[in-house]
Amino acid sequence: MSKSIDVKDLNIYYGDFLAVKDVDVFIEPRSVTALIGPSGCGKSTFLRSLNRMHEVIPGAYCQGNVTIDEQNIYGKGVDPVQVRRKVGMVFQKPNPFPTMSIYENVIAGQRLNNRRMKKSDSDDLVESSLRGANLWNEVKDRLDKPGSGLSGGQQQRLCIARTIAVKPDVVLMDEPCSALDPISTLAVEDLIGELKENYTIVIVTHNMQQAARVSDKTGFFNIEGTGKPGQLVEFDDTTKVFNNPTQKATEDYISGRFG
Ligand SMILES: Nc1ncnc2c1ncn2[C@@H]1O[C@H](COP(=O)(O)OP(=O)(O)OP(=O)(O)O)[C@@H](O)[C@H]1O
Repeated sequence: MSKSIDVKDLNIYYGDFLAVKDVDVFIEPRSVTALIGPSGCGKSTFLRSLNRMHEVIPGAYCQGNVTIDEQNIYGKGVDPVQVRRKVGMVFQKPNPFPTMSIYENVIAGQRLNNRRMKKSDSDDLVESSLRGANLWNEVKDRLDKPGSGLSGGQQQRLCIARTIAVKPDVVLMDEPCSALDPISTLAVEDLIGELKENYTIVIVTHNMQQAARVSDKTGFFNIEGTGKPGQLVEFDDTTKVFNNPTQKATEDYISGRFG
């Protein structure tokens, strides 16, 4: 559980188009890192490169190294499916499997991995994952009901429970609260704070207050102009990035002067 992520000389392409250039960053275990920056600067692209989801798009590929748990996930012979098991992802829109019950949603990852489990073990896993996602008390009496019957915020926490049920080292989140109301957003933000005790978390957010509230480190991505690659121009403690950034572009973005 909870591993560092060491990114070296990472270039990320969509076919001929270099979308993100020369990223070098070290992300510590048991930390929350927020990625911020203007639209189109490559935050989501970079996030997806951390679990090899990027290359699912035809023609998309990466050059460089991403080392998680002493393994370069882009090394020869590395199985992307294994990587995605260790590096889970939560998306913008909650996406529980609509026809599955809450219970089945939580263990869907285990089923996909062909893990056979005793009923008592899967009961334990469902409970611990839902507790880990701060959802157990709200759903424990209706585990056999469809996941799609929950509120948006509950659905997102169900997706987080499903992600942590496979016991990943890293959890990636791409704007996990943008489809949620303020109360649900707070519930997910609280949860992020708790999850970092066990996981390394990287979150893309457009919400500056959210980045300031939940993260230990902040990375600011920027882009020089249309068609140019995005770059990680500043990465530091969140308090430093928000109060005393090194780059003028970071300050301008954070103070709302562009983006
Ligand atoms: N599937 C794709 N095929 C080709 N180019 C893409 C694809 N997805 C994204 N891009 C391009 O890659 C660049 C980075 O996009 P990305 O979505 O990573 O930015 P972002 O910072 O996450 O933006 P936003 O904040 O708007 O979500 C953009 O120029 C975008 O047009």
